[in-house]
Amino acid sequence: MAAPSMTSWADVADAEPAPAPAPASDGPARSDRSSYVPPHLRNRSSAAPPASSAPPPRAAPGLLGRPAPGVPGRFVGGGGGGAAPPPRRWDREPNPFGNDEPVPAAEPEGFDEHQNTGINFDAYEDIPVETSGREVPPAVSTFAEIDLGAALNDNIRRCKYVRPTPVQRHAIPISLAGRDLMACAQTGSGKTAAFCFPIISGIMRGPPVQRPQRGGSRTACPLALILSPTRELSMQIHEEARKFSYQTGVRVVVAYGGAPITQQLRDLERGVDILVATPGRLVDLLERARVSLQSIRYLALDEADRMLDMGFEPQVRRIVEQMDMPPRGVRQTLLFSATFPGEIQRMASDFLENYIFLAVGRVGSSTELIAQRVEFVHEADKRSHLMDLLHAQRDSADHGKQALTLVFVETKRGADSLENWLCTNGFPATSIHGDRNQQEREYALRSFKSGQTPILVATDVAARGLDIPHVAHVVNFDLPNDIDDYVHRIGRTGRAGKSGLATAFFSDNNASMAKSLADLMQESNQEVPAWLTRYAARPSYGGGGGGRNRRGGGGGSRFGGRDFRRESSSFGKGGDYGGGSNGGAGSYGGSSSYGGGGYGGAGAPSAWD
Ligand SMILES: Nc1ncnc2c1ncn2[C@@H]1O[C@H](COP(=O)(O)OP(=O)(O)OP(=O)(O)O)[C@@H](O)[C@H]1O
Repeated sequence: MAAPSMTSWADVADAEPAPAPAPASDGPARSDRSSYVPPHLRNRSSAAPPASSAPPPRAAPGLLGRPAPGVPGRFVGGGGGGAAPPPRRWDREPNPFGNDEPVPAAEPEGFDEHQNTGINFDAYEDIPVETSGREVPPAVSTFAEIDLGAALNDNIRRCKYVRPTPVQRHAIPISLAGRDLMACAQTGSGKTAAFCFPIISGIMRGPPVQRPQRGGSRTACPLALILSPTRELSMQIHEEARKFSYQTGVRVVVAYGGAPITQQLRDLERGVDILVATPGRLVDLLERARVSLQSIRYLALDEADRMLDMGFEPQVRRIVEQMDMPPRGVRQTLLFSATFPGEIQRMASDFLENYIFLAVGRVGSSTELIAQRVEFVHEADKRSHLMDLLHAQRDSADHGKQALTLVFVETKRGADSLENWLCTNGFPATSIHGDRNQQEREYALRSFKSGQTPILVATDVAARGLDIPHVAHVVNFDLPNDIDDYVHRIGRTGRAGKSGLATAFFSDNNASMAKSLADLMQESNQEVPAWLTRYAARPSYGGGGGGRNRRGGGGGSRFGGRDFRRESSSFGKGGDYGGGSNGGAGSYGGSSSYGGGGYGGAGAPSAWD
């Protein structure tokens, strides 16, 4: 990957002298705050125009991420000669990569990226992609084609990302063009970077704005807000975003419940450009007037369908619509998930303006990289069956080492009880669920990741977004009641082009899931056991459209893989929403591609209707 010749303005000589060192951590944070200079102001001369407190108008499509016209020097490159630039505030930033290695050089032609990154890009080559919306910006094939700025490019190299994943190829140019986006792409396909890169780049290069001092000087006014449903996922996004924004001058802060608020307040007072948060803690901070959303330019919802389902929707609406956040059309809104049921798409469209819908892969489906097995197990036999699986796994492993195995159960009590039983029977296990305190949850996750306790028993709190390397096996000890939850759970393995295994224990209690499970497995080219097909065909067991799933709701397409606007009256008339697909007519809309109607074209009957 060739580094773009242009250098990010945020990356070059900072005209301002470095502020005084930060006081000790228990010192008054106010003095920190007074020295905080937002990234877009860090390179300004004193003759800069007066700052505005109003949110800036949306950049015209095509302008974000590119040098602002008429602002020469914005991207002043190195060179220039003369004295060495003064130290920058972020020169002292702790290195989130945990090493002091120099930035890896751009990779030579013919470089074996699979060996380097562990991502199997061949697995993504034929992936169907569908976009709809007006004037969709073209996709890119390499990071070099998009000028994200030198500092961000360095971090992409430090992450060892050689090529953008398919969702990144499409979503990054769309976001850089200033467009709202609803993006669906399979689990483990790199959605986090797809929304973080444009946000970081946009903040580095966006128009200068001085954040208002609303509610007193202790109110933090971030420029971007990333909401996610769980504490652990927020922490993970924060860690990733810190890597991506290392030495860009963009400051990322995280706020989530269950952890002492004082430290988070201190972090906020030191200045924040991107706030990653769970909704509950954010509402708390807003009510205390310690955060104002007045300056928000970017709003991203990760696991957007979860954020807008019954549990979270009221809180999210409150944050987005009833506080001081600039309205849609003024801010830029990015929604990402691996699943996007039609009814949730409709609800989500309230937050979006003239948006582009992007579907990468068989949306709502699972990647073929995950081998799915389903076994009929009576409730009473589940434990011994699990024991057999774990023994077999251990026996086939190198030096009898247990591979990382994530076991999903329905209830918190069930998680505790299974954890105890496994430990008693010689299998080192830990658990994560909502009744454990935050310290215990974090400890459990660390202990699992490190392999100290290679079995993690979890409720759905660990189903979404968590990127744990080397999870070899996901066991659905209890199947969820919703097929989308199943997709997210099994997506904890088989990530970033790697293969994985998922085993589901199916009992009589799961009869209503039979059809959706059989269909999903078929969509993902998995072998469906004959007994499951027979179960699925029984009208009372899902053959008649039963089972709790939200996929049919209005999307009219199987697995919610299509833009719900296509089904609505305005869509398609006079080419309103345009759209395209790289998979040809058969990819999404054909009658045969995905078996029995596949995704269902516009107007085609869907199995989920
Ligand atoms: N361009 C890239 N090259 C190599 N690896 C990448 C690239 N982009 C992302 N990754 C890696 O892929 C893994 C999965 O990424 P990420 O967690 O963003 O997936 P996701 O699509 O958000 O998954 P989920 O739907 O489960 O939330 C991460 O380990 C990430 O570092």
